[in-house]
Amino acid sequence: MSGGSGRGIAGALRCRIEVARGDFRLDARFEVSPGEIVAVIGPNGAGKSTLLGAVAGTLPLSAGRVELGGRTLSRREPGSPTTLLPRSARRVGHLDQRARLFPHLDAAANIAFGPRSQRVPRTRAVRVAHDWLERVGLAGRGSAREDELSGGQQQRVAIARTLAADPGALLLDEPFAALDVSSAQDLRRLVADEIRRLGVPALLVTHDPVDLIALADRVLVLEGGRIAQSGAVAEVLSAPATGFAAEFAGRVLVAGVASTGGSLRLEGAPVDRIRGSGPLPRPGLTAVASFDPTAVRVSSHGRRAGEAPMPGDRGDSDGSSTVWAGTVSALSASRTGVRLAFAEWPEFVAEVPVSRALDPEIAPGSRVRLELRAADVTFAVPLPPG
Ligand SMILES: Nc1ncnc2c1ncn2[C@@H]1O[C@H](COP(=O)(O)OP(=O)(O)OP(=O)(O)O)[C@@H](O)[C@H]1O
Repeated sequence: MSGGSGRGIAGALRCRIEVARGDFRLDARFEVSPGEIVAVIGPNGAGKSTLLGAVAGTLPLSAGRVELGGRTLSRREPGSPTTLLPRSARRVGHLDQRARLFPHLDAAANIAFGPRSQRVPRTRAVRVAHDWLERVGLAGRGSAREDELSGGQQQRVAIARTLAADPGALLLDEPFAALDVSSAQDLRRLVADEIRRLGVPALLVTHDPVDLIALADRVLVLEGGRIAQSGAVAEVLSAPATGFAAEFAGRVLVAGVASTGGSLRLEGAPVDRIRGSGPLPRPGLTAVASFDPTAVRVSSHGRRAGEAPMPGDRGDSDGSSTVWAGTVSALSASRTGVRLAFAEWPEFVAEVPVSRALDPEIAPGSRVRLELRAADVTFAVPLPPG
């Protein structure tokens, strides 16, 4: 039995989705298990809202199928009748940034709305609403209306209202983005606990790394309407395969070609190859390496640009690290320190603490020794397009 009106229909969400919107094409296949939270991240315009709309059934499929617990919610395939179950039968719950409570109803009536529209008798629906109020930390506030509740409290009611309607799947579209840090933290825990307790599959669109870390089991990286990378959260954040995923994870990404001996061959860089760990494809195939820019060891080279070369200038890569020389071209502020850019390698960035950036030895124009340990570099293989 679920925690809503008691007609739980938990099962896996299986999607094969093609949607055309003007020139834009979304083409994605994925599955979400009962009780699993899968985050969807991607740059603006990547198709995240389109994906949610297609799963919810509010945007028509050009082709494909959305299946929940073995029931087909929508389908459009050659040779098969086009299917779109009515909204009430799809049972897909939705939460976004704004609570959007019914202003003319109090909190309890907002929560009872779903069970009531599923013909649950009034006394039972009221009991369900009060159980949910207690579960979301609002016991005794059932008669409060929207304008008597804080933003965090309204979102608690919205969570209760969505879950009390006994959804078979949940779509979460940045539901914590408008909340203060402490309310967001509480509500993340509440939502995660309820999703796992009820065993509903959930898709979470977010731009916030904390949502991934605190909530999600897996992540899909959506770019240009396609899934560019997918995997466990820790795996994608520690070995991102695309520039967007790397930026999201706070890592620097460099592209190259797989080489022998656990290294990536680079073009247009002051080092021939970079050492690292993780999966590499067959030698000769495209792969990427990423690293935390604070892991780069920046030390004084002791000489100005243009002076005679020394070992390391050309780039040495032994089994445990890659060492080369670079000319600092610019300093810029980051959230946690100061980023250094280099004249010889525009893709590459190192980061040092603010106090370290005061050192004249790393001022723009300085020649510095750079070292990156193989243990701090992870490889990944981007999914081929199409
Ligand atoms: N109403 C529309 N009509 C036609 N094309 C649209 C419409 N809405 C969005 N698109 C196109 O669909 C693509 C995907 O948009 P979508 O809103 O799904 O992206 P998103 O990843 O959710 O972006 P954001 O992070 O900015 O919300 C966009 O490139 C846009 O050009």
